[in-house]
Amino acid sequence: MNITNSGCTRGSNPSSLFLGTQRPLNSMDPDPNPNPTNKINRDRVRIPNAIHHPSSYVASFAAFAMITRNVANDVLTVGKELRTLADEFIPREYQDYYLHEMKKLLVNKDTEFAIIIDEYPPQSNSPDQMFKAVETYLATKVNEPCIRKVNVCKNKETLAVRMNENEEIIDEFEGVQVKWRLATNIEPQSGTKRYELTFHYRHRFMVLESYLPYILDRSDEIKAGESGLKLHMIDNGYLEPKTIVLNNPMTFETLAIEPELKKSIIEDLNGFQNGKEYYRRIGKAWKRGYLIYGPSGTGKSSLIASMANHLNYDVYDVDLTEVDSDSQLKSILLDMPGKSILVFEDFDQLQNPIRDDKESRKMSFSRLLSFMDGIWSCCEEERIFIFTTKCADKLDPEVLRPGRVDMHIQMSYCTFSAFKQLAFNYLEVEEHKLFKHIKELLQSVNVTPADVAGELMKCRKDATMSLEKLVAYLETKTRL
Ligand SMILES: Nc1ncnc2c1ncn2[C@@H]1O[C@H](COP(=O)(O)OP(=O)(O)OP(=O)(O)O)[C@@H](O)[C@H]1O
Repeated sequence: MNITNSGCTRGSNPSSLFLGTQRPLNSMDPDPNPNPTNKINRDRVRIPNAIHHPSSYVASFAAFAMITRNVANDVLTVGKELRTLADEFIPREYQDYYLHEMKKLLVNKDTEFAIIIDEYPPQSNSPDQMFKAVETYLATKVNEPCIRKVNVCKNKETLAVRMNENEEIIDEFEGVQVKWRLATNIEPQSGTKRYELTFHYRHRFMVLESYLPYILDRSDEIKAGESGLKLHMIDNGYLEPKTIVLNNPMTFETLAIEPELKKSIIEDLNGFQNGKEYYRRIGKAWKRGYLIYGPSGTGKSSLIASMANHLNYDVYDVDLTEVDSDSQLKSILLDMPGKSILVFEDFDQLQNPIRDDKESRKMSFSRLLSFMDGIWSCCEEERIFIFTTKCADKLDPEVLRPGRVDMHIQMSYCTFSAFKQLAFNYLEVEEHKLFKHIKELLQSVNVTPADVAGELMKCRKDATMSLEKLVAYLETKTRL
């Protein structure tokens, strides 16, 4: 069965009902090879994807569902409404053909429906809202680690876990089974992605009216951090009751650092997380401190996000310049729940507070640590604290002694293995003829992973061109 979309434009809202086709669009010839003996017929409806706001989407689904319901009501009589619909959308010369095929579709109880959701709506450069919602929703359904891939370059706002092409996921909603398949789109934007949702035709109302709106709501919930991590801020010296979701999709899988360093950090975190009994036995508070140091752009914040995602802990960002008194700090520390990461960024700024009347009330770093030493035992358990700095050499070693700060992590300029991870993240390439030259260049210049990531993002659809740009950038650096 083929229904074409030619003539399906109506006023200023041409996409309120857009019937797709398995044959090229605008081809209005009747199917030369109809196959009436096929048990399963498949029909495809393209979701109206020029609409971006979720609520408009729901409205659009509702409108679409109403039209579909009207069509279905007419199955028995094949009457007025179907004819009206055809009058409105289909050029006169093709109406009989359309009505004939529509009738066949609606009475055939074995018909399968496929709804197509494209990554990019026609003539648009912004990803489709529904597509993003589906991606977020399906991420929670993909359990196999081997098909999990986190794409950091595409969209930093969401945890974009992708299925492999042609992979299928069966989902169940209100007792109805539906099937999702990821395909590559050939139109409207070649090479972009599309999801195909297939289900039995008798479930079309449930899918349009309940299942798809449910996915929109569900993806909002997922993004709002129902199970996600939160970033808590300190305002005026007190913990803000409101939190923002930590939408940093960085994980150890995508973090570009030396593999041995990565391994040792993960082992340390796992040891801490599973160490409840151990800490109890030795009579110490269940806490661990990390110092992360390195130049700007080497990935200190990315490492913190990876740690938070790995442990599934919320992050508390503590700006000590906002803390004016010991009692304020005490209440902040006591208010923070267990399973949390406290981050003191650029803490070296606190080393030598300026001694005027106002500043002298601010916390100095060593005072902070002594203060924390005394308060830990009354705090919630299972907490990590992280100090970051761009220059660790200025710090007093006494302040950073083991027991206070257990692990020192140096974030370095981009090495070749870090580059390979970035090339995989951003371009999905594991090997390339330019890699050898890039390796040599990286040995002679200091560039941060952030610099390399910035270059790789410039031309992400063409790996060779992107790597050539990186080579040119590195060569310029070597001449400086
Ligand atoms: N090691 C890394 N692995 C993967 N991506 C990285 C890495 N380092 C930097 N990036 C990329 O560069 C961006 C900036 O890095 P990030 O903010 O983590 O660096 P930073 O060391 O915390 O910088 P600053 O000291 O200025 O806060 C990140 O969002 C990420 O996209």
